[in-house]
Amino acid sequence: MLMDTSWVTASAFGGATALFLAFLVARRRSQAGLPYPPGPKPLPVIGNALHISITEPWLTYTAWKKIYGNLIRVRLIGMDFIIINSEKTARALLDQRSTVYSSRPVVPTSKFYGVEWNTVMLPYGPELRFHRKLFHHALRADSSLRQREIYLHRSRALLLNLLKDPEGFVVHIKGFIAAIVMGITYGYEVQTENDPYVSTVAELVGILEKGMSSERAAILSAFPFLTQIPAWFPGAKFKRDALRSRKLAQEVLDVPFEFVKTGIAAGTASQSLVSDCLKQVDEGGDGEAQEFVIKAVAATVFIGEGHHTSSLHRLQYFTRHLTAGFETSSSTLHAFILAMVLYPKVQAKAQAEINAVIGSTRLPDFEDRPSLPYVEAILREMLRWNPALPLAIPHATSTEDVFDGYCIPKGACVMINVWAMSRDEDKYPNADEFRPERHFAPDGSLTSDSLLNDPLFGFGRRICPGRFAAESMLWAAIVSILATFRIEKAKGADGLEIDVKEQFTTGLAIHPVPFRCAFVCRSAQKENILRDMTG
Ligand code: HEM
Repeated sequence: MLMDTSWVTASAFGGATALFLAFLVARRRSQAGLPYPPGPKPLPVIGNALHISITEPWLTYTAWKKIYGNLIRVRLIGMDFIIINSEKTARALLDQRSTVYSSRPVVPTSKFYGVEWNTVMLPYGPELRFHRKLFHHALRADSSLRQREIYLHRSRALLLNLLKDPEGFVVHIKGFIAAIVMGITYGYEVQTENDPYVSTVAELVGILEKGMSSERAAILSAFPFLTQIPAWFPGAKFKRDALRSRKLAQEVLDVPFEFVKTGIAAGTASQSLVSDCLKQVDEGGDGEAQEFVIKAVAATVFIGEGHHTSSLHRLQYFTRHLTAGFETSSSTLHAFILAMVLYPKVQAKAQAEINAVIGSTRLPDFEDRPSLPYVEAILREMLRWNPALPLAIPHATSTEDVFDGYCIPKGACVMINVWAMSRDEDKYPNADEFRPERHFAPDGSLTSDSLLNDPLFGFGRRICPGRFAAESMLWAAIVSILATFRIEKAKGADGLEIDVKEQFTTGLAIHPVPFRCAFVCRSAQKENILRDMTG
């Protein structure tokens, strides 16, 4: 509870009044006299909240594509939402008019909880440009080439974990991503159990998930004085949580950063995003301010993950994406395992390709990648089949715009419906099916579509800066797993196969619903290679 019920009632009344006034204003046509994009008629105060699936809004928006088209306007909590359902429209707006479409919706509680520095939430401006410059420097394509050793090294560790404890595969996948993300960001080796940094991040995210809910944000925005009441005040747990969150956020910023600085001074630091960025510091500039940006950029990559859904999804959506690189990548790998269990013929075809190219006496590495087109097609297909962020991350307009005769209001929250794009039946017939063959041209070569340019990594000036790292680490993991294990349905105590369903969690970043499976080592030779690695 944010406060005693009387506070909440008063707040809710005030909030409702404000929303009603916002609704009256919103009913007007645009200043230019142009209509807004089509969409379902909003109800007073709550707008279209009741029309949208709470748990899977992308399905509602995809269904509306048939009725309203590729550009839809929705009203929610007193705000304009513009839904983009096609890649062509997204490119026309977010890529080609990026001066208008590169900001983010404001999250009023981010400062109160001490995470306003997170790149994902920054509005477009000089600070964001500086963050992006550092990201570009550390994560651009040729940096990802340098990091390949880390991806392979960590993939081998993942194989060993799967061999020793196949049941715990989800934990091992998360450990694999966490180790890579911490390795490329800080050159830090995550401890397999009870890593202090990972524990701090987990506690912080736990508070943020509750604290930055949309309902709480709406109340705190309507009554900002609530943020000033003392922490000891009865019912003010939210204030105590915020103080704790600010302390943890500071630790998340400082502790691993100081680890790198100490390593640099001692000459022991490995190459990492932070050590690279520190080399870029402008000696003549404000050193402290520059260091703060480096800390913020680094902490953005691995701040945590969220699991909750929200009735009014806009604000919690950001809590979920406070984590830039972690949840997206682990969700994608989890879905790969599911696809391999459900589509054994696809798995067998990939393994035949790997056998033919690599044989069985060694494990694959990046030099083999061009010779393994079917594995490449699996990578593309797993990102399409289960887009980890089905609504990407919302953009916001900085000025009013006119497109196709419609007015797009200033400050609108622009949602990219990646799900609709991945289910485009003209481009992907039987789109729900996992079929890597769809990524081959009739002459048998891979299509020219570039994964790095895929809608699932976003658009324009906010496109995912971690996409080079993501596609390389995911490739390293899937090719290593395919080369080593047959992934099968697990058997129950009665010896019968346990059924696995093609089901995903609802919520705004999607994961497969937990399922059991078996990892059977493909040969004694492979098992020996793995066991030799431990020795
Ligand atoms: C499968 C893996 C991944 C997927 C699907 C993914 C997807 C996305 C998407 C859709 C966005 C928003 C783009 C937009 O607003 O138009 C984004 C932003 C971002 N991603 Fe990723 N991402 C992945 C992995 C990573 C990794 C590994 C990192 C870092 C190492 C990373 C760092 C970031 C950052 C910092 C942003 C915020 C950029 C900004 O707001 O300007 N991502 N990502």
